[in-house]
Amino acid sequence: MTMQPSSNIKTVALIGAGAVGLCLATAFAKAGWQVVVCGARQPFAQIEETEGAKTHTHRIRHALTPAEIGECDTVVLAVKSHQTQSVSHWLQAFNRASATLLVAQNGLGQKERVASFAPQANILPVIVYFNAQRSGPGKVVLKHIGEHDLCLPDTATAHCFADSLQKGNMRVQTTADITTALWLKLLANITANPITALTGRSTGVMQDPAILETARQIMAEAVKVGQAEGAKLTTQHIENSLAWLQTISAESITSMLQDRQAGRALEYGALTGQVVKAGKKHGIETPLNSLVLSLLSAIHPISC
Ligand SMILES: NC(=O)C1=CN([C@@H]2O[C@H](COP(=O)(O)OP(=O)(O)OC[C@H]3O[C@@H](n4cnc5c(N)ncnc54)[C@H](OP(=O)(O)O)[C@@H]3O)[C@@H](O)[C@H]2O)C=CC1
Ligand SMILES: CC(C)(CO)C(=O)C(=O)O
Repeated sequence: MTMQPSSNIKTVALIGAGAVGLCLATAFAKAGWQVVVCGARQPFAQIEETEGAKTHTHRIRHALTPAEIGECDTVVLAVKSHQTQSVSHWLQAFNRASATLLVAQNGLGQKERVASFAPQANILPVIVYFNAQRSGPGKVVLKHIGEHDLCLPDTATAHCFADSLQKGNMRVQTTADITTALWLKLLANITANPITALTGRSTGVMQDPAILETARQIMAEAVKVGQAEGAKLTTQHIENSLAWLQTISAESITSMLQDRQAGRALEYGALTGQVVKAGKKHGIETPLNSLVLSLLSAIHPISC
């Protein structure tokens, strides 16, 4: 019997085996990649992804140290942005020009955050549009929202990964203007995430007329700041984002509300925090975002 040379099978390393990481790893596994999970705090033998009535399972391998990863040049980083420093030893293991790090984190500053640990690697932000919630170690429930699941920069390298993710049933778009795409997704995350986390309500809260108007005003501040930062945002994007948020099934739980319910630190520094910070830099007032930021930091003061 002839053995398949192992180099024909591509491997993706997953740093952050949570809601989003498990879904992206599943997509790579469906496209024929091997998955190695880096430093999981609660090990599991396989990923179980449930989408509607269907559950897909994929066996994975664990690496307890960077030395155990083996031959691999592709990484999905899906820890919360404020947890990036805590996985720096894994990122440093990929600090080479041949490695690509797909950074699946909401908010802004993906490249800068990761480049401080792996400056030589190719760092690609991945914008995530789906909703996901972990139901146990290695187990995740995926819900699609709108027309696309992921958005990557329009580069030759990114297209290779987009193809695999698409084979793995993700609906992927690419964009030549990643700055605008990141700010556009941010409009949803500086409203739905804090509003659900602060009220303790699922995304159905975004259908409340008074909440909708508040969200519109929070987004309006961010559009001005985003424009000053080079994003080609218009007021129409506000209405598009509000309409998109209405399409999320009402019982969905945002990533920030998941953290609030679990008593974990909240990811606001890379979201609302970035709007307030960039607003100060440009002399643009952001009173609503500053209010939201102060309320979130009163729940849990440490987040970057
Ligand atoms: N969930 C969603 O619907 C969406 C989330 N996003 C974004 O995706 C990113 C990831 O979020 P999400 O998947 O929800 O987050 P989760 O909290 O579900 O997953 C993060 C994972 O990282 C692990 N982790 C954190 N620190 C370490 C460490 N030092 N060593 C090993 N593992 C670690 C956590 O492990 P442990 O459980 O042990 O803490 C957890 O499994 C965020 O930026 C979020 O905003 C974007 C769109 C949708
Ligand atoms: C769009 C949304 C709200 C989907 O869950 C999200 O990005 C998040 O939960 O962080």
